[in-house]
Amino acid sequence: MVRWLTRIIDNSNRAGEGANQSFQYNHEMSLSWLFSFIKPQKKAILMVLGLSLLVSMMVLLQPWLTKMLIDDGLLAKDYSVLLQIAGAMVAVGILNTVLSGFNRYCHTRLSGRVLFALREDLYGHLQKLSPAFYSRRRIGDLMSRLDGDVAQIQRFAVDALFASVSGILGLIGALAMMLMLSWELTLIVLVLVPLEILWLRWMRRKVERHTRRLRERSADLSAFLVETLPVMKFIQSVGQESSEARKLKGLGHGYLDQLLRLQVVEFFTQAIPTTLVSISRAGVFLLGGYWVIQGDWQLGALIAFSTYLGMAIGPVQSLLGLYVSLQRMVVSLDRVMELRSEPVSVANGNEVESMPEHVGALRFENVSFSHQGRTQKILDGVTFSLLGGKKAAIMGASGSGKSTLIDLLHRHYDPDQGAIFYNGVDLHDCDLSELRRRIAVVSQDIVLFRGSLTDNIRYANPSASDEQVKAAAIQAQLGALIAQLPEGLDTPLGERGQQLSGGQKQRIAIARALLQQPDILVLDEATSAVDAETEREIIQQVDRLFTGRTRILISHRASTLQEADVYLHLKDGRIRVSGNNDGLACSPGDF
Ligand SMILES: Nc1ncnc2c1ncn2[C@@H]1O[C@H](COP(=O)(O)OP(=O)(O)OP(=O)(O)O)[C@@H](O)[C@H]1O
Repeated sequence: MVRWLTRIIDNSNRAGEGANQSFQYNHEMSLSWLFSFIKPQKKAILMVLGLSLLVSMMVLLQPWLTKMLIDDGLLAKDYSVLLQIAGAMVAVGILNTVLSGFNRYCHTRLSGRVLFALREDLYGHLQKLSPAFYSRRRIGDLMSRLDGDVAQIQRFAVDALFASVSGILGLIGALAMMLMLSWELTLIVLVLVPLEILWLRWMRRKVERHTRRLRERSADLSAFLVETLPVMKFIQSVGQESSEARKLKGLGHGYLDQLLRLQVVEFFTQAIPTTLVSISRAGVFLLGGYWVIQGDWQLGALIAFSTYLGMAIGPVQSLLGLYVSLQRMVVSLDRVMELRSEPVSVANGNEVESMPEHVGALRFENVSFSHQGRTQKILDGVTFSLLGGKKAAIMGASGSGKSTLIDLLHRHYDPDQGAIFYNGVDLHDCDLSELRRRIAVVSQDIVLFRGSLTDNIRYANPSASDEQVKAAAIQAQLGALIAQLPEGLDTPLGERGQQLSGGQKQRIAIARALLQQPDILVLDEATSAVDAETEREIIQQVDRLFTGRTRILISHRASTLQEADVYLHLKDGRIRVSGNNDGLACSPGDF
């Protein structure tokens, strides 16, 4: 199946060479990835296929019953036959309705399972990608791929599978019935199929090109909304509402324009086959009607034949239409595979669990790093050691690389050169989630989610009890805020905590880190938004609670950095170490 589809796609892409295609992936690999989500659903698929077969048989029975009703009941003037056939029609109708309803339910459940499995896999991959990836990509575009493109693939993978199976079943059944009624008329219909295939082969490249552009326009729209809605306050403050409204209007026009173009292309793609069908239907009525007038054929047979013709045309058209939707799916599959193939730059290790807790010793050994797309080295041969349980202050001008150093420690990036050791173990060998549990970072960008204050504090340690959450909140100086909130710790914070002050958000982040009970606590400008008095109290609390554990403070305020054991001065990618020598270790052997 995968090979067969790959051949169809690759043939069509060869025909489409020269088209503006941004990404081309190995389609066999992409389809194998896709089918890995369908394979586990084998039982459900067989069930739906079985039900589709039964429904198709019920549908095929109806015209035959009509033929018998006309020829053996009405025209033969036999009322008892009429009654029996009418009863059979009702029974077949009811059975058909029940089976169709059950089939639709099973189909929706199967479709949903495949859709969510695809999306979860892609989301799981995105969870492993570094901040460098997210700084390059538009969130709206990622959303459009996770949402629209994944749904498009699922629609093809599941719906097309059933459409083709039930189409083939319906077609075979209808053709068999037509052949039984008149092979000459059946031939008239069959002549048209190759013509329709030729037409669709010619149109598919256009469909693919326009679909790709429409998906891109849709991503532009999502990106615009995702970027502007969260910063509406700023847009209002600088009076740019009308300019943003104009941008939205432009994007809307661009989308509609492309949608209409695709509609026109799809209209012509479908219109020619539809016209050919009308011609064949007229031919059948002219010839079949002539036979009925001559007395060579029965009226019921002509009516049944034309009904079966309608039934055969439907599947032919939907099978040919599938060819077009395959092109749409390929566009989405390429867009999704582009994300799925994004390399995970930080590989997982597994050693950290065997190390003793609460040591928190660090060593940077000749570490150099530059951000992707930047030529300048942010860190250039940085070497220093920090004994566990000490308090270090990192100082340096804005942009000197302080946060980057912490990102390397948290393995959001890996050094271009050199190595970082945690308790004597190279970070490459550490289990990532365990490493990040043991090193808590409270950064300048505070992340708050919808949910209560408790939910937010508990985020990094979901198993913490209510008492532990409360204690962490009090230690982070949140007592006054809790007293103000109508439901205390259970008060919902709203979208991204917009109703809170900068200092309150920082204290929630500190409470979250305290609850995590890390070996190393990093406060990266974490108290910049609180007043000097509160900051002093928070730092004192942290020093008290984390006595014996490593603390790293980054701040532009001298008062925050007072009483550190070690001072690390970052300048021009180099580090200068000063301070109390007790905090320094000379080599990994000293840990
Ligand atoms: N994802 C990124 N891609 C490219 N460059 C980056 C990225 N993140 C940071 N930089 C650059 O790296 C340099 C160091 O940034 P970093 O945030 O580490 O500085 P910092 O010392 O923490 O600054 P501040 O005190 O202002 O917070 C800056 O020049 C910044 O522009």
